[in-house]
Amino acid sequence: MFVLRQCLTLGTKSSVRNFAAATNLVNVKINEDTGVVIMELNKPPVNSLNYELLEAMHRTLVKLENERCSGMILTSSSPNTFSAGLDLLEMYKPTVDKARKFWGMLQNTWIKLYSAPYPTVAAINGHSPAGGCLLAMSCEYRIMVPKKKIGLNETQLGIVAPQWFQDCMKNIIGSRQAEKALIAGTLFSSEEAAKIGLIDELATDKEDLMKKAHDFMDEQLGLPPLARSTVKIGFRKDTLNRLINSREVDTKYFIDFIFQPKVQESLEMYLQALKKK
Ligand SMILES: CCCCCCCCCC/C=C/CC(=O)SCCNC(=O)CCNC(=O)[C@H](O)C(C)(C)COP(=O)(O)OP(=O)(O)OC[C@H]1O[C@@H](n2cnc3c(N)ncnc32)[C@H](O)[C@@H]1OP(=O)(O)O
Repeated sequence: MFVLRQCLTLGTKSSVRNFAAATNLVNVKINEDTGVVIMELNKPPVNSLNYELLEAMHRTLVKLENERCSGMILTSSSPNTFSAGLDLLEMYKPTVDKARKFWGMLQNTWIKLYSAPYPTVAAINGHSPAGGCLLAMSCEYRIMVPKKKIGLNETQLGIVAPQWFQDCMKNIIGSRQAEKALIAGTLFSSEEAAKIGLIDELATDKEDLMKKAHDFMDEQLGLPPLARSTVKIGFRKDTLNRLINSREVDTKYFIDFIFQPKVQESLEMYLQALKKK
């Protein structure tokens, strides 16, 4: 039976209340029989990743690991968008302190998600540009509904996908395809993404998406968990360590980059264009 809880707890009823009071940016459903969790991003309209949403995700991921959840399906409550990527307002005219805090939380969240010992599936129920694509790529398996867009489109916006975003893509579709996609800032249709292996499976609709995500999870739950997670971390450790060992440098790149007047101009124009749509 599924029990809906906001911002996860596997603990007592009173701690459920505490977490629910803290945020409703992330809905968490736990299958109490299997220990599989559905984490649903819930920041309308497009799940743009601001500090608060990242913090809610990070807190949930820490809890999942501590409570030894058996698997996690990441999806969103939005009808059209998985995640619109980083919240552009976090990068538009912030203070240095705010930008630093934001970037640190993005790094924390990515490290937790990418290194999660339990199986992770992205059930991509809508568009997934830039940071949204990063979230999906950080899961082990990706299933997507038809006719939506996914990719690292940063170049198109006059910004640059950080090295660890690029590494994630390279690890999935290979160096040549990733280089082409990153230089061009390609947003792939779901169907194109399936062809190049950026996503693993296409679903017909949200119901089929969740069914396929559970099927994948069932397969993974049949494997010895320690062997499974050891192989996973073996594959991911170089990519993880590359960021872990250079977090400060990475943050400095981010800060130096976004405070350039030209970058701020591009962000302003892009934000205006989005509003005018
Ligand atoms: C050595 C060099 C080192 C470099 C160092 C690093 C440099 C910096 C790295 C920065 C990395 C950034 C990664 C990112 O994730 S950037 C974000 C990129 N995201 C996008 O391009 C997506 C933009 N959004 C869309 O394309 C569409 O919104 C959508 C997701 C396709 C959904 O379309 P839909 O029609 O349903 O919705 P609307 O477009 O009408 O949007 C609804 C409202 O939401 C606002 N919105 C949308 N996206 C964002 C966003 N990412 N941030 C903030 N706000 C967003 C939009 O303006 C609408 O607002 P309104 O209702 O007030 O009009």
